[in-house]
Amino acid sequence: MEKIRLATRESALALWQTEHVAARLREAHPGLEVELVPMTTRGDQVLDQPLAEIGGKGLFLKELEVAMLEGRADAAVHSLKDVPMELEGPFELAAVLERADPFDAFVSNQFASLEELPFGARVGTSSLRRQALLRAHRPDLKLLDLRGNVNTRLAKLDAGDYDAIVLACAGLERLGLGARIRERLQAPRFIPAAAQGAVAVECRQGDAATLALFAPLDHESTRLCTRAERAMTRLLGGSCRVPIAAYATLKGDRLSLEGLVGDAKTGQTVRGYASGPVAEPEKLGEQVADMLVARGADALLP
Ligand SMILES: NCc1[nH]cc(CCC(=O)O)c1CC(=O)O
Repeated sequence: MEKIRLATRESALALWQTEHVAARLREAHPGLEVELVPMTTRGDQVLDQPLAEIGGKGLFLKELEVAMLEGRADAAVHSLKDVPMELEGPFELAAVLERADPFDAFVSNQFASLEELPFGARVGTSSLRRQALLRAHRPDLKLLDLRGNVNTRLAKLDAGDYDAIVLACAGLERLGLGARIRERLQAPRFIPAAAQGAVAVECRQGDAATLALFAPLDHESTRLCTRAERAMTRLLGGSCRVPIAAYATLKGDRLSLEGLVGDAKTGQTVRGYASGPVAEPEKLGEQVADMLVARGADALLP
């Protein structure tokens, strides 16, 4: 293959991530021509309705997948967090790149940490997981919706619509906005969404030439951790309708996984933790999912 076309969304973050993949590809295959094919998805256009109601996270993939099926692109670059737990149709993940900071960021112009927020402060996030975790730690906060890309969210904070907002550290850092992070909300207190901070490449299932090109970009430890996180989330019926958090780490030949199911309205949370052999990430995901259900998570699930 002399040339490869990468489908991408048009947001600044998506373009950064795709340029990053392109640079890694050129490095691995000197002489390879890499072209970006930017496109808008329905998920980018519909900003006024809850994502869960207009079709969920798959909305950010559809147009990119159609481009691959029609031969207008060979692969698509995504935040793995936005990729449905079950890829639909004839697609597979060609690579999962090394994960950046997986945690959420507390961003505010006046307050240095979640703890320092005054009683009843206004915090912006539309993520049900972030809402549930914020409620669990600070039941007094006023949680307000906040959609749009990273720069839009920061502009709304700066305009005074919120006292603080919460978004992914990885997105801020990739856009050169790491200085806006006041506090990193780390595990086990604040558990991220499955695969947060990881970039993935999707291609047509069985497309051997494309799979071979991306193989050198795959990061084994990130792939293993995100397999466990995504398996747990999938088994709990994961979608953006329910707050589900999953965070795995790898030490030596053991994978550890922390899971959480919450209620965005009440801040009630159920937690689970287990570790297992590196060879069986899906089994570990299943173990923690079972543990969460045994501890009452099913009452919070649809
Ligand atoms: N939901 C949108 C989204 N998808 C991926 C990221 C950040 C980058 C990443 O997690 O890899 C973001 C923004 C955010 O959650 O603040």
